[in-house]
Amino acid sequence: MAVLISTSRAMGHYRLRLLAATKRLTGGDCLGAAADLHLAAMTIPATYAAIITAAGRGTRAGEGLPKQWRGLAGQSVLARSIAAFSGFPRIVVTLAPEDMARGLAELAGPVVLVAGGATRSDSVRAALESLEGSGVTHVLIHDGARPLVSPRVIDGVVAALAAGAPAAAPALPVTDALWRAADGRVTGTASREGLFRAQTPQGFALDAILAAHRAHPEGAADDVELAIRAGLPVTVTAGDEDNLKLTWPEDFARAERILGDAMDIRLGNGFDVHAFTTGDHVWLCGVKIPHDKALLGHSDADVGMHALTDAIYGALAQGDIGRHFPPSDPQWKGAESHIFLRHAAMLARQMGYEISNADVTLICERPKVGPHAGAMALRLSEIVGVEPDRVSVKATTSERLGFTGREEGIAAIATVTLVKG
Ligand SMILES: Nc1ccn([C@@H]2O[C@H](COP(=O)(O)OP(=O)(O)OP(=O)(O)O)[C@@H](O)[C@H]2O)c(=O)n1
Ligand SMILES: C[C@](O)(CO)[C@H](O)COP(=O)(O)O
Repeated sequence: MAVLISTSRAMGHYRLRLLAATKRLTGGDCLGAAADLHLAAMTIPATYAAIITAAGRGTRAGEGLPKQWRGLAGQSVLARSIAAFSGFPRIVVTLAPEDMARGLAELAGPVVLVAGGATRSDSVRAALESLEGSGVTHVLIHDGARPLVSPRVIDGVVAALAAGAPAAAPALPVTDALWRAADGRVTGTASREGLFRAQTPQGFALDAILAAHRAHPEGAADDVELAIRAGLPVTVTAGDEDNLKLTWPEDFARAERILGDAMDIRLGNGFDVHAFTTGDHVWLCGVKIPHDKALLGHSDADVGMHALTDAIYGALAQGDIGRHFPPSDPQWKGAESHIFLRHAAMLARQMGYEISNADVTLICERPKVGPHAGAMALRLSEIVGVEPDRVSVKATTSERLGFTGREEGIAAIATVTLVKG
């Protein structure tokens, strides 16, 4: 299925600013010497198209939105990847069927959306097939999860194709020593001679790469691998250390650093109170403590967890628990409060922040918190996904003064630090 957003676009002028060093790669071997391509300026031919793959689920990147939809210095990852190819006359984006509505709403510009498949190869094949018979002669296939691709890297691939290569792709030579290891121990070494780290965009003559995909429906990690299986010679062009693929949660922080974002530190505070009612236990910071009363609330009334949740929302300037989980909504009646805290922590990550530390103070005469404080800090650290030594839970009485002193309820205050960059 192809969803056409728009067909009108001005033909972009695309300047080659580099002297691209190229090498020819066949069947994994690097052959031939570097050849400088001296190209002063060039327009992307009207028969070239870019395919941006974005139908994956980003499972390795952690909880939250699939990585291509997350924000990176104020713009979504996918929007950045697409923008890098804005000089191309035609851009096809593969999306998971369930992401189509988001794609239509969020992706600006003249892009065609194509439903991807179960694997990257399936998605690419669907995009290639959508271009069959369209007059497109060459495609550059790029991971939507590589938003920092530079014009220099794209130029290198285009230049190699324009010079007649049927296939070309950027890569970086392996510079570190290579080891084998098992169970945390080095068991041997391997030669790095002739090894390269593959990047995208990978460029091809459309007919050749479509035939390679059809001949190898079993798929592969990337399109160069399929091209090689089909016997196509592949030219290696200059890769770039900054052209990282966002794969793991920490890759986002690295990408933000590369984008030059200054470090952003945010503090948030939260305060909550719950009244006592009849019962035989209370939930405090995720730990069930036997008591001669219970805390009254719409949810499980975990006052400490609520204060911490609000501290995170506060640091993000994203309101409070009530905004995200309205007490008027019956589905949150009796809800376990870790649902709220997890949501706040996930929102922080989606907005590019790490939780640096959190500090919760419970204010009550009874139950005695001290014996449980360690378990509480551990539970909170598990829920927000930080090391236990970054979370503190402590308690104080109010010297028998006020509502906490009269044992009418428990209050909690929390402070959190969020760091981006
Ligand atoms: N069925 C798929 C799987 C992946 N991709 C895209 O291919 C690129 C590279 O794949 P990868 O980093 O493996 O992405 P995911 O499959 O999303 O990640 P993970 O394996 O962690 O789930 C990503 O832009 C991804 O969206 C795709 O279009 N269709
Ligand atoms: C295509 C690719 O980005 C080349 O490096 C890579 O093979 C795809 O990602 P994965 O992490 O191997 O799934």
